[in-house]
Amino acid sequence: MQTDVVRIGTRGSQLALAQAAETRARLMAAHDLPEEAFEIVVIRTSGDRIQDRPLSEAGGKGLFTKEIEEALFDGRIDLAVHSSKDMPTVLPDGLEISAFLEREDVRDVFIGRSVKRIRDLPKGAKLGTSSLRRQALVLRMRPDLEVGMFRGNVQTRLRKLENGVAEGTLLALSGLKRLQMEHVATEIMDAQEFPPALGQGAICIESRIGDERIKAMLGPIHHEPTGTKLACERAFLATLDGSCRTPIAGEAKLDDGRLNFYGMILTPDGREVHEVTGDGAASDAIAIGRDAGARIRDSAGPGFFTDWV
Ligand SMILES: NCc1[nH]cc(CCC(=O)O)c1CC(=O)O
Repeated sequence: MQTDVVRIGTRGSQLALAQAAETRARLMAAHDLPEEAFEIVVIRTSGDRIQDRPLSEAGGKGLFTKEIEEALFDGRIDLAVHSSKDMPTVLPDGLEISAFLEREDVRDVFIGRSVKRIRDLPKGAKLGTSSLRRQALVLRMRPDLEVGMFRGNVQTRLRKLENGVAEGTLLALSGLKRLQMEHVATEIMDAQEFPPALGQGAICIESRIGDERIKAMLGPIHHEPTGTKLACERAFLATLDGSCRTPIAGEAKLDDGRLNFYGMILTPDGREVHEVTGDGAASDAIAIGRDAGARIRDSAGPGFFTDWV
């Protein structure tokens, strides 16, 4: 019987563990299975090990997925739970994203130490983030702020704030909600002014292509509208690929079978901003994302991706 246990691979951060537990709970409910039918296997990734520099410098995407994908290939795990935001647009041959769970709130939040809102920060105040997108968006609003590197899990970051290492930081509301910590947010950022990372708020599940047992398990927990939005967002990203040091933001929304996409690229100082919109039938999600990617590339011009990297 032991061999029937479904092994769920995940990183070991509290957020990752919460996401794995949520996936397990959905699988248990969908298939009327007990907790013992699943085993959560924690895998340490390079992204967890490297704490001293921005991930964009350490090689960017893939740092949170490589070791987990090796475990999928080895058969040590049967499925892997990821934050879609951390997933590269191209997966290794033999693996696929086989399900998306329903997307959480996509917005970012500000956590201020002594003020609640970014606009109330004193001139020149220090803000901690290691996300190039958040850096660019915040400098676009407040060019006077000093943005410094801030890595580590939510608890570490909050401790750094308490110790006065920075006056504030930015995090995904989805992650805080999954940790039942949304009360620490002091300002919820407007998704138009401060667009999220592509894929933010959506948990995805990766598995081996051709593993029919796992595919059948995941079918009932897949959330189709999230899958459609993410297909568009990932197509947009893939079109801009090769530029993982570019701040990129945006979101696909669904409204009655119509898909609306909004995308933005910025220079890291937030001074140059290019925007794009696209819309069409939900069934054309990938084409809408690709087309938006091609148009924003054109409007930014060939120098945009190379001038400041
Ligand atoms: N890079 C870390 C990471 N990957 C996904 C999330 C948020 C959770 C989500 O997107 O659902 C976070 C933390 C954060 O940005 O606050």
